[in-house]
Amino acid sequence: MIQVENITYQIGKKELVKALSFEVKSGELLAILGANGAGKSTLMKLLCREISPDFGDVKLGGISLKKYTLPQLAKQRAVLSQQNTISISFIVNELVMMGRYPHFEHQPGPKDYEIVKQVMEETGITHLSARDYNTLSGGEQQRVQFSRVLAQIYDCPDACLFLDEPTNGLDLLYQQQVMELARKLADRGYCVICILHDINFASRFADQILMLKNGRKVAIGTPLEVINCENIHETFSINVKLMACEGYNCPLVIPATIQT
Ligand SMILES: Nc1ncnc2c1ncn2[C@@H]1O[C@H](COP(=O)(O)OP(=O)(O)OP(=O)(O)O)[C@@H](O)[C@H]1O
Repeated sequence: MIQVENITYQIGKKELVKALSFEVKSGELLAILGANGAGKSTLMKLLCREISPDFGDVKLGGISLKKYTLPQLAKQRAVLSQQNTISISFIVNELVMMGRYPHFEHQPGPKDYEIVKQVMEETGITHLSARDYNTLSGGEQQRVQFSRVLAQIYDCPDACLFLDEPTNGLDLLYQQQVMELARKLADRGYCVICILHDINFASRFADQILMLKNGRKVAIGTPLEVINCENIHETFSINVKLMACEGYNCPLVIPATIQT
């Protein structure tokens, strides 16, 4: 479980994240929505301790992030960030094995090899295992990075998984598969926090949605509670139409006119 207690983060006089409080329980998927520059990635960096808040605190399993050593943190949370460029050449299964580095000293053990194999099966990249990472397409690289991150916490089922735009560069089928996998991981007990640009994906897969604007909270709640024309207009400065769709428990969002 992750608890965010009144955090503020500023650079100079600019507040990138302002007075945010919320909680995500184990087994829940939180989607973070907001316009470009709203502060989503900054918030995610605060949640995984890449940076520290100027005010307030973030707790993981009831303990302040500040108290974790780096090896402890590496077993409790894994992060899929947006930039995944690698300058050195790596074979795909070596790269996925990097996710296991926090779990062994010198050489991977049988359990690490087994986890890498299972993760690659689960993410559907087994056929890429012997390929050079740098020769893969952008979408294939994204799925390999997702596998590395999943390998890191595969045997820590109450850990946190942070995904910064995990569907970036993926075709429709793989977007759906990544979101189904994120949902499955939450159902297994992980606490999953995911930055998304697609409101309909957020509604479909998240337990809670946090809508951000200029680092501040516009709304947080279940998709049914927060997905409405007013909140979307405030968050994205765009008018939308909501449409009921059979099989969906939340209306589909369709852009209408751009606010000038
Ligand atoms: N190190 C920094 N110095 C100055 N400004 C920064 C710094 N890091 C981020 N910002 C600014 O903070 C704001 C929030 O950035 P952030 O990357 O968190 O936005 P975001 O919501 O993730 O955007 P996007 O959807 O475009 O990825 C932006 O205006 C950005 O330019």
